[in-house]
Amino acid sequence: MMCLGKNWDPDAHMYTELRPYDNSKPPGIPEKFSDMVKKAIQDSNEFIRGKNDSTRILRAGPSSDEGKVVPSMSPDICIVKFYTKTDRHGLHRDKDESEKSLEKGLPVVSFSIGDSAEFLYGETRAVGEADKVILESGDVLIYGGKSRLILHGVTSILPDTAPASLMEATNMCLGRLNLSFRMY
Ligand SMILES: O=C(O)CCC(=O)C(=O)O
Ligand SMILES: [Fe+2]
Repeated sequence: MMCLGKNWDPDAHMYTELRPYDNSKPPGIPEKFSDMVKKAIQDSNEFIRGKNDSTRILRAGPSSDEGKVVPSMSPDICIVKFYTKTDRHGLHRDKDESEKSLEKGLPVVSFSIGDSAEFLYGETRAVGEADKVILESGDVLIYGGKSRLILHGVTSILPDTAPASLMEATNMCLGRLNLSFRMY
């Protein structure tokens, strides 16, 4: 795991400005990445609006977000994880961001690259009751608004499912890369 923006300590469940192992500030989030996050949020709102009568969409977040289901945000944290074919990530909630960010339901925007993953999400810790989706390379998963504190996790990596074109172009290691952006 590595972080951009702020450093996340998974054991202490907190963010710090400096990384404890070298006392350095993590690299910043490249502007291109922030633009991709904002575009993904915009696209998701347009997608939802297209599927709904816009007068029935609930308000979420500050007034400038009126009519949007997913509030906009400017990410200041990116957690980068690499999964080998045997790695998992147990059911958890992303709840270490600021109270204000969580209250507003500012979304987590998560990009998947490489091998596909079986991703579970639900309201309870009962794995059998959770919903499941396969996240493929290039998928963007967004959870914000009322779903911001949803339980979620990765139960398996599907080996050798990364697109051949990606592997040829990038020469990336076999496995799955996940970049999840948030705003503290
Ligand atoms: O790898 C994923 O898709 C999930 C990552 C995640 O839940 C997290 O970084 O908090
Ligand atoms: Fe998470």
